[in-house]
Amino acid sequence: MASPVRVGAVSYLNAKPLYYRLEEFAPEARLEMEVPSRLAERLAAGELDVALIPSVEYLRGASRGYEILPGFAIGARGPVRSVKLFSKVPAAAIDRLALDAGSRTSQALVQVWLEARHGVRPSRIEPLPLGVSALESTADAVLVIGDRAMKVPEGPFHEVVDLAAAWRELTGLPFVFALWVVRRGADLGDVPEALARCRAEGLEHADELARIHGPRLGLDFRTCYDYLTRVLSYDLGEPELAGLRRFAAMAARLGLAPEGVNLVFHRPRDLATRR
Ligand SMILES: C=C(O[C@@H]1C=C(C(=O)O)C=C[C@H]1O)C(=O)O
Repeated sequence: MASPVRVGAVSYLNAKPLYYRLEEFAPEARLEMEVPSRLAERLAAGELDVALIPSVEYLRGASRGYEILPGFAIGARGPVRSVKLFSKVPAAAIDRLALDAGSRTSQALVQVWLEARHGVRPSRIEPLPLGVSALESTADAVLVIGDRAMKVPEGPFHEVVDLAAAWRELTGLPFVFALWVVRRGADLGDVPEALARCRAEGLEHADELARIHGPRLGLDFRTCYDYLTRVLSYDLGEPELAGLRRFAAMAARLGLAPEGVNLVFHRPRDLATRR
C-alpha cells in the first residue's frame, strides 16, 4: 500500500467543507486537525505533506519551495464574522495589542490595517493564548479568530472591527486567510482531486455541517449555514489573487513577510510528469 498522505486542516468551522469526507474520497489521506499557526509550524517541520496554512505563512515559507494548490482558499469578500479586533480604545489610540495565538495571517492583517487606515504601529504586541478569552486580556485591543471570535460579547468594547470588512473597505478586494499549501517534493497521490470533491460536496451538504457543528459551538443553524455558504468564500480566482498580492506587498512593507514573493502553484500529477 502507498504511504499515507499527511493532510493538515484547520480545526475551525470555516474549514469543514474543505475536507468533507476526505478519508472516504482519498483512503490514502491521513487527516490531522490543528489551529492555523500550528499547521504552519508542522508543514515547515516536514510533519505534513499538504496543509491549510495561513496565507502569510505561504509567503514566509516560499523559499522552502512551497506550492499552492490552485483554486482553493478560505477567504471573504466582505465581513467574515470570525476575525475581529475587540478594542477598548479608539483604533488610533491602540498601543498595546494582543494577538490570537492560533492565527498568523490575521495577526499581520490587523497590523497592516492599523498602519494603513490609522497610521498606528502598536509599541507592545503580545500573544493572546488559546485558552484565554478576549475579556480576560488587559491589552488595549485584542485580535480573536475562528469559532471563538463569533461568540465574544461585543458589549464591553469601544469598537469591534470585522477585519475582512475593514480590508474590503481599504482596498476594494477580497481577503485570503488560508491556502492549501504543498511541501516541496511531497507525493499527494489522488488527494488534490479528492479535495476538489470534498469542497463541492461539503458545500452541497452545508446544512448537514451546520446541524452537526452549530450545537457543539453554541451557534444557531442559520448563523452556521450562512457563514459556510455566503460569508466565507472558498475560491481562489483572480479577485482573490489580487487581494493576496496586495496583502503580500503591504505586509512586506511592514516587515511582516518577505519582499517580492511569487505565487507558485502545484501542478496536477499528469502535467508535472508529462514529457
Ligand atoms: C476566517 C478565518 O480564517 C482563518 C484565519 C487564519 C489566520 O488568521 O492565520 C488562518 C486560517 C483561517 O482558518 C477564521 O479563522 O475565522
